[in-house]
Amino acid sequence: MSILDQIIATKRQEVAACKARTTTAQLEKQGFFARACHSLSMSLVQPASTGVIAEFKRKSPSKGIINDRLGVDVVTKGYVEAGAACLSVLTDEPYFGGTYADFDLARRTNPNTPILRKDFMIDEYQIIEAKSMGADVVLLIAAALSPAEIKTLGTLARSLSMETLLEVHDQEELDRSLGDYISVVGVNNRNLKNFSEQNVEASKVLASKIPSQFVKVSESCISGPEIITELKTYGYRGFLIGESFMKTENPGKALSDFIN
Ligand SMILES: O=P(O)(O)OC[C@@H](O)[C@@H](O)c1c[nH]c2ccccc12
Repeated sequence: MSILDQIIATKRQEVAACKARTTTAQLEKQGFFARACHSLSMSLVQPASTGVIAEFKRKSPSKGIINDRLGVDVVTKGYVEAGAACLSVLTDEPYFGGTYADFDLARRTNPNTPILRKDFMIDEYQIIEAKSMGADVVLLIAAALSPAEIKTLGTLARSLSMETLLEVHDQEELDRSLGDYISVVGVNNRNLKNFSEQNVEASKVLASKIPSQFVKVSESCISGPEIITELKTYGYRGFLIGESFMKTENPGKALSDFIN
């Protein structure tokens, strides 16, 4: 079983437990469900945008603990002050150490910045949950979903005025997953089936295959500012970065050093 298969199996159990605790009717009455969303795609195409989607990530299956010392409020505030175009906050606890409380604190600390709910979305329940948490964007991972599932989840997210970030790693995933329910296309440089890659080759290979109406985001393994400069020449407008910032004592300053 690949790591991704294990994560998805755990996620199915977790979603079943959440459904048993809170109904979607309850979710729709609570939290930020009625809140208007911020647009990731609009934020990325602003001429002055840094394009950086800055992630709060405590640990990962491939790297183990990255940073378990800093709080989500301090880190995300630092990211926004340094010019992040969007925040990404993990809500998967078993594999990435993220929590719903992290997302809530990030939302309350940064009311004016788009936030991506970073999790493995496999069920419509999680889309409704994301909206009630105050998410602006949800992640749809092609490696974990069929085309029909992407359509169902994407259409529901868009009907709730959220945007969708489709994550692909190769051309086959891209070709089978696009649709008008996708807002932004992200190329994950890391292969989620084995967490192997350490470079941004996948983004370079796929750049010209992504139809021009989609804003392009490069995800993972962005280790220095020179990589952003290079990816911009391939047409990328967004850069999803976690570890390079989180491994430092001051992630906001690390972001600032990347873009200045
Ligand atoms: O820490 P990095 O290499 O900068 O990567 C950030 C982000 O792209 C990565 O955390 C990620 C991309 N897709 C995901 C899907 C689930 C969990 C995590 C991810």
